[in-house]
Order: sequence, then C-alpha cells, then structure tokens
Amino acid sequence: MEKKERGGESIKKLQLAVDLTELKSSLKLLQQVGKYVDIIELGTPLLISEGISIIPIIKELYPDKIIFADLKIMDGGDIISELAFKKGADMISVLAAANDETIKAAIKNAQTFNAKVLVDMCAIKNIKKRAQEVEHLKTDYISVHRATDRERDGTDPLKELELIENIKTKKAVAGGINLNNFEAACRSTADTIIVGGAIYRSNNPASIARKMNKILNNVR
Ligand SMILES: O=C(CO)[C@H](O)[C@H](O)COP(=O)(O)O
Repeated sequence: MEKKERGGESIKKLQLAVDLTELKSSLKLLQQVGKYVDIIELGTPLLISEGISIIPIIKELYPDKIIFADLKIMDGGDIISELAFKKGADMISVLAAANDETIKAAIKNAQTFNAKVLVDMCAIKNIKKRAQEVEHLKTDYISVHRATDRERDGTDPLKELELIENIKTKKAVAGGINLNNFEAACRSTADTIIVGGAIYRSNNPASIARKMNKILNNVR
C-alpha cells in the first residue's frame, strides 16, 4: 500500500500498532502484514521492552512505511522526542494530558527533523475542549484513544471522535478497532485508523490485515 498523498489531499491510512514485547515476534508479525499497512507503530510495550534502538532496524526493513514511535510522552518533550527523531522515527506521540510546553517542544523538534507529532487524547475527560487547545499548538494529528485498560467498559473511540468532528487537524482513532467496526472507522472523520490487537492477537493476522486493507481501499 502506498503512503502517497494525492494532490495534497491525504488518503486515509491504516496504522498497525505492534504492541508485542519482543523484536523477534514483531518482525514475524510485520513479515505477515507489513504490506497491508501504511504506518508501522512501534507500540509502547515494545519500545519499553526493546528500547528505541529498534527504530532504525524497522526503518531499514520497511523504508516505504511511516515509522511511528508510540512514546506517549508526558514530560521531557524536547529530549525524548529528539532521541526518537535522531533514531529515524517519522512520527511520535505525546499525551494531551501533558503541559502545552511539552507538546510544543516535541512539535518544534518534529519541525527540525521533518517529522510529525500525534497528540493522544487517552484519559482526557473533556475531549472537545482539550482538542481545541491542542489544535492551537499546531500538532500534526490528534488521536482519540480508548485506553487498553478500559477495553471492557464499553467506551467507544468512534463516539469520542464525533466530539471533535469540527477539529481541522488530522485525526486518528485507536482502541478496540476490529473487523466489526473497521468500516465505520474508515467512514468516520479519522484520517488514520489504528489497529493493534485485532491483528496481532488473531490466529491469522495476514487475513485480518488484508481484509482491512480492502475495506479501506474501497472507502478511500
Ligand atoms: O496505544 C495503545 C494502547 O495504549 C494501542 O496501541 C492502541 O490503543 C491500539 O489498541 P488495540 O489493540 O485495541 O487495537
């Protein structure tokens, strides 16, 4: 799948969240599904377990993919984002719950390294208000995100997305996206649909990713 942008207009993207804890199993997963996704997310558990040195390893193997480091920065926006960008990350995440100074520092570094920042709304209570504030900071993406630890309480990130439909910044949606709600996610205002467990926990990750790729291409 190409990561091109048509005439400046962005094409909706599928982001695979690799939330495994070992490089070896992550590489095996990527061999199976890499061709079906636009963005490879090095998940927070993977980065904590294996370290940011895996960024250049994955980037070298998948030069045509956008490499997203899900750092979920809460403080130290300058130093942490710089570490990841120097390793070759194309995009990183900063938490919306962080201070504006933290988000601004990461955005400044992203500009220096020609990279991007996604601000993650995970655990934000007033999503609409915080999204408006974050938009003023000129981040590249705002992501609504149902936390993994809330997967059993029925929180729907697609409903949260509706709260920020007027936000002009590109949007991503994450948390519990699977084949049942994938088409709805593609038809939503999200520019990027982030899928983790529905692919990597499947007995047949390639089949799920291929189906999602097909659905996304029909909507694009
Ligand atoms: O960032 C994350 C957790 O903090 C996950 O990568 C993201 O939410 C994807 O979740 P799922 O496995 O439900 O698709």
